[in-house]
Amino acid sequence: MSEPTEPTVLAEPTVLTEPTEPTGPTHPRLAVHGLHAGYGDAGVLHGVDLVLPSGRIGAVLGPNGAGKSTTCKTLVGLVRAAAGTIAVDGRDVTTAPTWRRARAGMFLVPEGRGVFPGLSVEDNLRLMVNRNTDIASVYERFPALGTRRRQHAGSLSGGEQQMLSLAPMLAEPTELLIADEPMLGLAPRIADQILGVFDDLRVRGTTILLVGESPHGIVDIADQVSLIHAGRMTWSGLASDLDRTVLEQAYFGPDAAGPPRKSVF
Ligand SMILES: Nc1ncnc2c1ncn2[C@@H]1O[C@H](COP(=O)(O)OP(=O)(O)OP(=O)(O)O)[C@@H](O)[C@H]1O
Repeated sequence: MSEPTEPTVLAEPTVLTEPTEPTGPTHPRLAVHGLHAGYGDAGVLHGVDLVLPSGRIGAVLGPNGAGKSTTCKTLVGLVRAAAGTIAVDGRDVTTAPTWRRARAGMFLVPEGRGVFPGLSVEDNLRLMVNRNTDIASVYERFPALGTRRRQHAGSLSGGEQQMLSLAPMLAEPTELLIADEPMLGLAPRIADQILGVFDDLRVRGTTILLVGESPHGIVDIADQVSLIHAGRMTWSGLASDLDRTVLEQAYFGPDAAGPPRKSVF
């Protein structure tokens, strides 16, 4: 993809409101305001805002180097927030250690799946899931993992590794799943299976943040979308309001209507 130019700010980030049911939760599951973070002196996030109500699937989309992975890592505490706030169900976790955020219900599937490549599928599962969890139920859901239980995780296909990385969620769903590039490199059939898992998890009460460069698949199941560029949200709104022009301008800048180029859409 060509180097993106500075994007037009297409709209003020919309603060998406809580569901209107009177019995709904008081606070959004995830509320991020003015988040700044980076590595050493290099600032990467310059005021990220994101509100994800309980039960929704949200997407954060943006080009290479926009700060998507840094956002994920800052949310779960792997990168320190230099300014701004992160709250889960109204509880401020901005400076909380990673284990406390995990206890608050946050679970990150990192880019690259986060499995132990030198360990067998079964050993990965034993490490990842609670010891009372029936691993057979994971194999039932993903038969491909069952037939490869003695194989090194590193020898699995990308899709099988993604299934393995989602196994703990399926066994014991947490309140908030953050998945960084979950669809990257997946064949269409496997991608559909993984999207099905996200749908299931939503039904089981998990709020989900899907982060990726390509909107393929992700926007089909997302309720809301935020577009990130150079460490800032340039557009946020309902997925149904996202059209091709908005996407192209967010990725390629105001001259998006120029000559044909390699497209991520
Ligand atoms: N550990 C690190 N140390 C220093 N700079 C980093 C580090 N990780 C990422 N960066 C820089 O931070 C910026 C944002 O990177 P980040 O990985 O968050 O982007 P991204 O949107 O996830 O892009 P990609 O899809 O390419 O991973 C980039 O300029 C990157 O080079």
